[in-house]
Amino acid sequence: MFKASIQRQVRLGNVARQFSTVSLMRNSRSEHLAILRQTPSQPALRRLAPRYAFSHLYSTQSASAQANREGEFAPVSSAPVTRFSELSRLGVNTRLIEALTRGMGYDAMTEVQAMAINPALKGSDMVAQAKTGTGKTLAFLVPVFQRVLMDQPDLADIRNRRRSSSENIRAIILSPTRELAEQIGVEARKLAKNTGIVVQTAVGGTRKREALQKMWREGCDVLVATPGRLNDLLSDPGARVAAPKLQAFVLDEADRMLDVGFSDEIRDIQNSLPSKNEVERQTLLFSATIPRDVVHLAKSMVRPDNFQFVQTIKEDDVATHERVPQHLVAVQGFENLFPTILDIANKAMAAKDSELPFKAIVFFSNTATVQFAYEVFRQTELFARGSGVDIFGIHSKLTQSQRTRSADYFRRAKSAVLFSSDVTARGMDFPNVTDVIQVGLPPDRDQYIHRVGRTGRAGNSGKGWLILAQEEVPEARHRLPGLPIKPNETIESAKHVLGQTPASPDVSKFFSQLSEAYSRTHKSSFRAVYLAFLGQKFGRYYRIDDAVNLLNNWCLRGMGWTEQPAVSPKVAHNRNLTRTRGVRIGIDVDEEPLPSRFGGNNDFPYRLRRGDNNFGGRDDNFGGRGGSYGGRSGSYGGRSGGYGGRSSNYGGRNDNSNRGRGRSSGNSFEDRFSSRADTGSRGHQRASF
Ligand SMILES: Nc1ncnc2c1ncn2[C@@H]1O[C@H](COP(=O)(O)OP(=O)(O)OP(=O)(O)O)[C@@H](O)[C@H]1O
Repeated sequence: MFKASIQRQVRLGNVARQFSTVSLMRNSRSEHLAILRQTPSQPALRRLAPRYAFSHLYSTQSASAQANREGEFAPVSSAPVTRFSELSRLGVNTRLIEALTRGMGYDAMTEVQAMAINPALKGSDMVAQAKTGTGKTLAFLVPVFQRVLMDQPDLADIRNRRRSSSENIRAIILSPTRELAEQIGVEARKLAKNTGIVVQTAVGGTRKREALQKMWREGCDVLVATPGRLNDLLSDPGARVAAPKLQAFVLDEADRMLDVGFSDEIRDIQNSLPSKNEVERQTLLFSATIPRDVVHLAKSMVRPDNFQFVQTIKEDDVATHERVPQHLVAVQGFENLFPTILDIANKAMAAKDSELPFKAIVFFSNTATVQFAYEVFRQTELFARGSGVDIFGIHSKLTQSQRTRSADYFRRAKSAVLFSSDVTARGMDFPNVTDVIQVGLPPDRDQYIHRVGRTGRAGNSGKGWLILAQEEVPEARHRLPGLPIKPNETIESAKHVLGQTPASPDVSKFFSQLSEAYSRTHKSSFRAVYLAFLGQKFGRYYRIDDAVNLLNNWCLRGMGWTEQPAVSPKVAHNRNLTRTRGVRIGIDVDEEPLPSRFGGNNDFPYRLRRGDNNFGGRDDNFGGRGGSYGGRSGSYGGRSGGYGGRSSNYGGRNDNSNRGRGRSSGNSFEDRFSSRADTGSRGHQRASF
């Protein structure tokens, strides 16, 4: 044991030395490259922290002391800081340290925090990639707040809070969804609590005027916003919102922010900000996934001669947590999808050994199915009012106040199910989510990873479920390589063939409860589901004919409809469905009123708007993204080609392997991080199921 301890100390000493080397990389480009060539291997640096833990990873002092004894490296202060209480060594203001340690109760930094905060405090731009739920928010908030305080030291005093102005914002943090922006805002306000820094949030879907009046009244030093609203504010002279001395610019979920859906807005925002030549600002990009195809965009954001790539995901590591077992349940047909959800929930609720009460997010890839599922499940016994399990729905077609309410209630609920589109897939930190259930093909590997990441956060355990029709499995294998997804055969409702195989009492109960619920749900809800499924992204291994067949069986066999929903001639023409077998072309006349129940508040806002064919069904709050699948899917081929050069900013892998891309590897900007940044489809990895 003693020997092991010594070995550990030595190792940590080496790690600390490497960290200090890395932190030197703020020099000129040539010095930077020279250092890069000397930088020791990356694996040791990655050992800076344990694989993933919030426990104290090692004592900085002991590492430094050990290193000093060995005379290996110079000053004690060059060792990285890994506890929040020690941040004063890097000059961090004591008010911030107090907020972190006393107010928020944090002690040891997580791996990404230790690796990002140290260099970011020295002013480096940064692209950082770490698994979901590992504390990236604080990893950027701490350096941003410190930078604001360095720029305006008087803001350390809470009495100076009133001096801020909305026309002199010092830091901007952008997030792709409104809920995530609000969540970051809450965290940022906790950090600002003992200081004069004023944090404001500006998100779409809320009253612009009210938000502006608040900003004018209270001022704003740090603004957390969604791109659309920020752009709107910056381009409106009457809004009196400006950032002429901007010190820090952060993109959370950076890969999404650099994706096509936001690129125009981000470009416009950047054009409204002061030139980097005139006002030196720090740019920080954070995400759990950084595919290759956003690398050139990231390049335009950071200073090539002064940036760090921080990555805590090991090269051959899975991008999801080891602690989250991921089950694939292949169902007989779409009519088995909902019974399988009930079955999984029922088992989880009955489990005696679980530490936490059942709390699940059920993800669908379109809003129509979220609404339909909510309508149906709320009528089942398991989730009925008074059952002890609350049920909520959230998607982008709700009003912002309904979205906020669903998110808040779910956050506070002990045992609950949230039916959700991808508006909550990224970044949302709902406490104690025990299960993430994904129904149907996830749009891509990254989205799968982010969704799974809603469980197993901050050291908790969790379970991931992927429920697919058998026909979808080959496509899922193609889309989800290299992830620890294992087939699960234990869910009886998945295998039951309606009217053919005998069913256990439980399975019969699930099917009959759902059948009852379907019959009480308005037909237009399922019609919207039908159209949305036909509008999803198909692939080489899953074609539209498969979907039509599965959907027709769902409504004819599973719901007892006499004919499948009609697809209007216009939509059929636009979508090239006129010759697809099983598609009924026509117009359904629907005289019943649309349902008006959502969240029990009689104001469910979902309406199919005129001309809204519900195709392009992705609902992740990204305006103008409806048609972006094509663009994105086009990049799969490129991404699956594998990895280019391996030289990384943390050195050690400049092996010129240049696989699959025909690009030269070396010390170019891209090589320094992009070769390691690919979490997308991995050509050399296979699916595990
Ligand atoms: N040093 C720490 N010690 C203990 N808990 C922490 C620490 N840092 C963050 N947390 C907690 O971990 C949880 C996840 O943090 P956060 O939301 O920042 O993760 P993330 O990496 O941004 O996740 P995602 O990739 O999903 O956006 C939060 O509940 C946060 O309070």
